[in-house]
Amino acid sequence: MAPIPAKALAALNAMKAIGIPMQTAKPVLKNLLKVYDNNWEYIEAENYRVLADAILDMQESQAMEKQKKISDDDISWKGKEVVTDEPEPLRTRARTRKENQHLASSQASYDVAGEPLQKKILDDNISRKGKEVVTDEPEPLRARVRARKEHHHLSPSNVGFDATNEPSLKKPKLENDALPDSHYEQESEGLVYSRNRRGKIVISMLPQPLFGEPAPRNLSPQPSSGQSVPEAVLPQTSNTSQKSGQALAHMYNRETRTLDQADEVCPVPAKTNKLVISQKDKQPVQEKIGNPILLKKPKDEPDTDYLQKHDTVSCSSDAASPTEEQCSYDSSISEIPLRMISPLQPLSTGNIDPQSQASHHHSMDTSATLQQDVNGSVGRDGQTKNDNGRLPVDKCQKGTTSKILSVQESSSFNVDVASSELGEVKLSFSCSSDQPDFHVPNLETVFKLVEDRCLRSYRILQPSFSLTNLMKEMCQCFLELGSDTADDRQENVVQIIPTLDSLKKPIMPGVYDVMPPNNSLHLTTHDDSRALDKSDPSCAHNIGGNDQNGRSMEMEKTELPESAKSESLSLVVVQQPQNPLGELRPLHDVIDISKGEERVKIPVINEITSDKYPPSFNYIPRNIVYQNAFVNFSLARIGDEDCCADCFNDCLAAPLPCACARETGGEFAYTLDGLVRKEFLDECISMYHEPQKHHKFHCEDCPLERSKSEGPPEACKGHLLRKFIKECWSKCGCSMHCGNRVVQRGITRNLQVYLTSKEKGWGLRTSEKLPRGAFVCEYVGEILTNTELYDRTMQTTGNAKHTYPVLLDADWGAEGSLKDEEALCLDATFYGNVARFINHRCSDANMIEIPVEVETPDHHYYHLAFFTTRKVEPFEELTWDYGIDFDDHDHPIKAFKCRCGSRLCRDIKRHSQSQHDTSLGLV
Ligand SMILES: C[S@@+](CC[C@H](N)C(=O)[O-])C[C@H]1O[C@@H](n2cnc3c(N)ncnc32)[C@H](O)[C@@H]1O
Repeated sequence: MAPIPAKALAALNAMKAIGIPMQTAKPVLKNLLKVYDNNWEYIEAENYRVLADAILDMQESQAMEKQKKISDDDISWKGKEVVTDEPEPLRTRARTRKENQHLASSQASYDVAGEPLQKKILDDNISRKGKEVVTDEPEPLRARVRARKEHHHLSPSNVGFDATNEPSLKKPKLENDALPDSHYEQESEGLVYSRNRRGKIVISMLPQPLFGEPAPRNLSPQPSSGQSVPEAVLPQTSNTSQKSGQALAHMYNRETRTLDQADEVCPVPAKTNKLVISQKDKQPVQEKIGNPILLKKPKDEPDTDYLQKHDTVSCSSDAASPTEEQCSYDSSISEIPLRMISPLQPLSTGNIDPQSQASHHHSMDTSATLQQDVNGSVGRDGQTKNDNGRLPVDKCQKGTTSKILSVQESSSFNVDVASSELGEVKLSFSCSSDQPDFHVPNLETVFKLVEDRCLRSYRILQPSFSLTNLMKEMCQCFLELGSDTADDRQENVVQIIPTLDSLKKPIMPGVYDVMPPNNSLHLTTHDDSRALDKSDPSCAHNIGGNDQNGRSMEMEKTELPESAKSESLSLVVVQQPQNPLGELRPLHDVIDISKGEERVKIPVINEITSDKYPPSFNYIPRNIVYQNAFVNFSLARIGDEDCCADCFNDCLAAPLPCACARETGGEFAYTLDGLVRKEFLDECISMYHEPQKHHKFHCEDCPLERSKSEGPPEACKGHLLRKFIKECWSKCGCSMHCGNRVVQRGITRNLQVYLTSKEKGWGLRTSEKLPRGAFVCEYVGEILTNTELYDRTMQTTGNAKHTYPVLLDADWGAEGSLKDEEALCLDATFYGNVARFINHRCSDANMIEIPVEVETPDHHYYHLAFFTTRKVEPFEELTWDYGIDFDDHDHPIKAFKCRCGSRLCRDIKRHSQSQHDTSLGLV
């Protein structure tokens, strides 16, 4: 067997790392290589995102196909069908493509020989397949290619795939398949999913206790006066889905049990807005009953005795005209009703007029569903819509008030919320399809698809992400917010971070909720969704400690029951903090400190203590001018000699280096693998190790010295003239995937901010193996003039600790005398990225900072990018040499006592001196 090429192996390994077996990934990779003409750039981009997408698409299609097959087999009554080979999602995508074709086709793609690539591929396919325009490429891949192409056409500035060289493939011939209608109800972890003939889908969600047993109030709603509600006896079981459904289970059980017995289909009165399909009879009953909403298929529950005795719904077996009159409903034992309002009603929360409640009490009990489908075609029987096409706000059962809320997201998707004051809440999603051939997919498959999409589209990178948990979270948030008093909500609450169960599971153990100093942390539990406060001794304990600045702080954490911890959800509610400059200090998201600003999530890991967290700052992925710094990004300033306007696609793949390689001696600084070339890196490293060998220049009028306003400026202490990397930019003709664009694509490696064990505070580490010369991140912060930095430092001396600011002085020597606004530095103290956590290591740090020119041809402003100086193992700390002169006591930023641990530590002298002084009693 031929060995797998290294690139292919890397791709397969990357897939393996996210749980995709090699044998699954291999054929897809092969296909992709074919589609992309063996251009690895696309495949490797974004950690093989295209490949992962294609595999997921393939799996999705297979699952759909399987489901469709099951459906087909299941429906014994189906008539003649026109079935295509192509699975449903593909057909749907093809339709979308058809609609968007003008976009895709408006982009000409050419191969190296200048032949339109799109045409070439099509021709190839046509010749292979005869007249029919069909490609060998699996549909999902083509869809993905097109989607990317369209995306880029619409937003060319996006970092993504090159729109100019991707094959755009003609859409396959579409066929309508006329699947018979089917009615399914599925349940998964408290979610009920159903669909009617016209494609209306209803997903109902039972609020799910997230940890421990549900609160008693949810288990057995108390009867309001005049009511006699038998107490529901529900089984105590460890099954999550059973537990989670208990809040409303009595209602469902009651109804479904009856319907089981009746073995019929009928509309169910107002409380559930559902219609039940008989388990035994899978007749297409909706043919007979119009357009009802379906109720989940009942599950046998152990508490059947109770339900059998107390069921109050009975349905006529004649489903020909399923009006509420055909069902009798015993109002005398009805539970507290849930209100379901029309999705078209405005988003509101309110109490129902008691008079209206009283007067409509009876009709409420016997009324039919309140839910309206998205087309307004289903309403409460006998009820007319108001002028807006909305269902009138309905009345509530006497003695109860119900909160009602509805969110209309779009014309085809609705979220309905029904709640009673007893804390029962029902959230339903409904959506409609106008596809005549719509069939009901398996709920598990739907979840899988959504999860896959979330993983792909929303930068949720945890493969353990689960939609069910997301929905649980939604329920929980609803309950949390619904339980807060208005005052609670407004008082000093700056941010609420729901930490999803699944996302909370750290990549490494020890991810803690992180928050800034002097704020209160409240963790709430599902069964008591109050934000727990300090004054409640039953639920809080002090885990206070000292913050970074030595100030004492307190946090209150809820003691969660052991059983609850694994499934707990936490909301972190904090007081709005202020930094020394009076600016807002946001809370960190421990799942991703970048708050989604980077292409990868960067978690915060604390494996050491529970009372420390990184100092608060505003995460920014790119530098921002603070005030006076002169940073001029303009196309007009880039001469033709400073860009490669004639280049195409990937400059590194071109036979000759383009103009952009001139800065680095006619050879690009990067290799085809995106690493800094060895010779270039060696030279940069040697500059740091042996600065005396390299040119150091001394300004006549040093902006740094000048910025120190006190006294006459001192003589320049010298600046190292450093080597620059120049990347291609907007004025260049190449694509965003050009190998000479590395830093501008941002962080792609998996990094973690973590608490170091060596008294250096927080640090940065990689969670993956890094090769030598790999780009890690750039130092991002506020762009300040040196005067601004000096002033800032003076203002905050003694109080706030600055991170170590960096001078952008790499080319000062070539610039002559610099004006104040041209002599710049970066300060990441208040605004910065992960680089602000990189600790110093003397001399043998595993990263080096290299100046990178991207947007500006002059070198007043540039990017400072960190590259590895050697291979770095997973979970090794990433360090760089700040270049500190530990003997320079005049430096505006006081040097710290170095604990880098390097045998080359430049602070060792000082250490030994201080030890010596101590032993002599001098200090
Ligand atoms: C850019 S910050 C690095 C992140 C910092 N450790 C934190 O917790 O935010 C620089 C500060 O980290 C600390 N630090 C960095 N390297 C260190 C070292 N080798 N030894 C001791 N402290 C260090 C010093 O307090 C320094 O002022």
